[in-house]
Amino acid sequence: MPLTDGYGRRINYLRLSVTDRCNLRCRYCMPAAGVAKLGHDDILRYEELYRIARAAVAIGIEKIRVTGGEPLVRKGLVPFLARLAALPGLRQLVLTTNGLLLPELAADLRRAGVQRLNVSLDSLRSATFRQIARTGELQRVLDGLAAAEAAGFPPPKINMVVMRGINDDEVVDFARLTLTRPYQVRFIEYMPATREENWQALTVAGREILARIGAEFSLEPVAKGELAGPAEEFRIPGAAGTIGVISAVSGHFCGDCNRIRVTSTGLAKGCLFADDAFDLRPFIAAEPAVLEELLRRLVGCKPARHGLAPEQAAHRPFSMAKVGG
Ligand SMILES: Nc1nc2c(ncn2[C@@H]2O[C@H](COP(=O)(O)OP(=O)(O)OP(=O)(O)O)[C@@H](O)[C@H]2O)c(=O)[nH]1
Ligand SMILES: C[S@@+](CC[C@H](N)C(=O)[O-])C[C@H]1O[C@@H](n2cnc3c(N)ncnc32)[C@H](O)[C@@H]1O
Ligand code: SF4
Ligand code: SF4
Repeated sequence: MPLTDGYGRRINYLRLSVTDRCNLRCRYCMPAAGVAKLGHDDILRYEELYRIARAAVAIGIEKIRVTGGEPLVRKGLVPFLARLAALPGLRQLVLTTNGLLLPELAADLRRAGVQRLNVSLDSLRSATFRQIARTGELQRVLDGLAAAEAAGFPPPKINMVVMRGINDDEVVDFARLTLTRPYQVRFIEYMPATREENWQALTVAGREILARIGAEFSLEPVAKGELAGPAEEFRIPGAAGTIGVISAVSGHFCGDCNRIRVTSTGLAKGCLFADDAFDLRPFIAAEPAVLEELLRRLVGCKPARHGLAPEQAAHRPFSMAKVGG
């Protein structure tokens, strides 16, 4: 039976975070000093993450997105992914990464059964890339995209968090990429997860992003896939790729929300911006039915929407790296 929440929304997507660590320090995601490091005992073992994933699939989850922090920095990830890929009933295993380690890992990820990659890339200029990520090399991400293609992955979705005065002048350049590359380039409204001072000045509304691209190119709407995420999709006629807009703050898409989250410490969240979470850890060793029931309850308690509004943010500040984005 399909899994539905209290608002009749079909819930079929789990975002599973395998680590809070990262090899970048993106300014929209964490403070310059990074997030307080958790000890190895705080992070769930792979066997524990597997049990949670299995319970989720047993109650009706069909798509798992592995995320982080940076998922590729966790040792032993590839065999874990291969186990997830083999879960009966799971239709899609996908992963979100900053791309830095794809040159080494893309082929192994593909062999393990990962079906698709989303790669975060906020600038096509080295200096701006550094300004946002605070460390790392743009060229590594570009090499990572090439490695993913060579490994046989379908064209990735490219996630660009648009920030006014920082990289918003690259929106048209990113859209232009889709003319020749089969990527789905997604423009994401900057979300005030950390409640950075004056965050409203950074967020560029999805409407404005589309208007800027629309001043240069015409855009036609594209129908969304069945297990699709939150992006509204378009294509420049004749282009190889497509354009997506994730209006996380303004035209929120919560009415179509299809997901739950579990963090690398075993906290299950019904909403990205929910302050409360269920701690699954004490129940992981119990009968599978116990975890299944807890996850069903989490789905039953999902809020209708986040509490963000253009003029205010009501949540406690958090790092996306700790929750998985
Ligand atoms: N507000 C909000 N933002 C989300 C949610 N899910 C993902 N995002 C944001 O959307 C952006 C892209 O996330 P991805 O990890 O690529 O996942 P996705 O958009 O669900 O991916 P697809 O399933 O491939 O469409 C990130 O900035 C996420 O933080 C959500 O449920 N609510
Ligand atoms: C938390 S990251 C984890 C996966 C991986 N490290 C990466 O960056 O792709 C998941 C997604 O969240 C996005 N994200 C993080 N903080 C954000 C913010 N404040 N607003 C919008 N998107 C954000 C990132 O750009 C990335 O696409
Ligand atoms: S957005 Fe991803 S790559 Fe950037 S700091 Fe957060 S977890 Fe790391
Ligand atoms: S903000 Fe919360 S309710 Fe809205 S789409 Fe994201 S997880 Fe779902």
